[in-house]
Amino acid sequence: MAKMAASVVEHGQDAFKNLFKYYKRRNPPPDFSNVIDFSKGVSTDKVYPAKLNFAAFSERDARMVGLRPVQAWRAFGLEGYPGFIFISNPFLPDSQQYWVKQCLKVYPQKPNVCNLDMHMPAAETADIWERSAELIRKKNGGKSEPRTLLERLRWVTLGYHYNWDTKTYSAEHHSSFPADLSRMSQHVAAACGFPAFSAEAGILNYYRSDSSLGIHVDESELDHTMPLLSFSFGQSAVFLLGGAKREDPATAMFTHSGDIMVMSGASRLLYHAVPRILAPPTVAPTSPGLFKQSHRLQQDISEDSLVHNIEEGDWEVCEHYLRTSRLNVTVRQVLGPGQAFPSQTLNKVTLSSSRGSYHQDESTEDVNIKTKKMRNNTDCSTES
Ligand SMILES: O=C(O)CCC(=O)C(=O)O
Ligand SMILES: [Fe+2]
Repeated sequence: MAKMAASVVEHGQDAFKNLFKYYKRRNPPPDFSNVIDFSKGVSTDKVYPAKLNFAAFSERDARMVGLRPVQAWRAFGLEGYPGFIFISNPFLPDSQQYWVKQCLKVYPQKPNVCNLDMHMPAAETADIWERSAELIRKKNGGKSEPRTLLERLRWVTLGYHYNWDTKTYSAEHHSSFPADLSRMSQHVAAACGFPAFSAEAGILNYYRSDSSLGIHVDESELDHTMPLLSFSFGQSAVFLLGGAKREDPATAMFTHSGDIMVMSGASRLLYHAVPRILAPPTVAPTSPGLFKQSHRLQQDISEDSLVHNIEEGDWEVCEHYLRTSRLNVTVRQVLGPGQAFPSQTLNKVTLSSSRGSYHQDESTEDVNIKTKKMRNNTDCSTES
């Protein structure tokens, strides 16, 4: 294992699994020097500039969702992964804070679904933010302080709610997809050549400093011609991108706050994983620019802008939470144009194949048996 850093692309049946374990390891810590860092631009011969559609939407439309004009984005491709596009933080200064606040305060609200619903009465998960905000503000970092509901949040689903047991989506289990996130996703997809993309399902992952996400492929969507979009906020992480088979070797890259990954075309169904969050005390690149003194949006905000300044008190909670956490939002189109869900029986038989319950580790403290059972199916995500 010690040799891993010298040759990141290990071959052999357990290549991906070994790489996952290597970057997850705490003691001794891994060597991060071979992890691709797109914030440094074309830093290796595996990285090349990606072509975007500059005319996909106007500068004003971009600003309305907190994005820079497409011409200003730094987008990259990765040798050997056609259809994979990495956009290095295209957000306007400070506008990430709006999206962070949405992920922590707004999207966990009902009727959206979260991990806490699996083992708590609905009345208790109806107001996660309200029950947590004051307590988080008062925290002073002591280890014995009980964790708030917000700190126990692991995932939230939006739109067509992903069913972790059957690994399917269904027409019956659906709530309206947030308009702001839908608009932002459409813009990103259009810039990457998918103007018809429609945001229909979202999975939000809430990572603490010791969380990881096991090796998996996102194939439950019925339409794979549309891209999968992934937005990261907060602490940086190591992301592993593998091949079409679980055993294929993987490439390690950092994701920093504000980064967007687009998995499309031949890369839409590649295996991937998040072995490590780089929250303190790990000595590794941090996410610059997120924890500025001022959280006021620097650009003029027009009245119809979706992204607006957030209240000081709200940001205080978000900032506290993000000191040791990472948020990831994946946005998916589930159905192709004119496509409908097959009947339920057919749906189960044809789709429950290999996605697996890959989602993150949860400390035993807040796992009930049902959730734990689900997670026991995971590959690497339950290993420590
Ligand atoms: O957290 C990430 O970067 C990846 C999330 C992911 O792969 C998923 O939700 O399917
Ligand atoms: Fe995924």
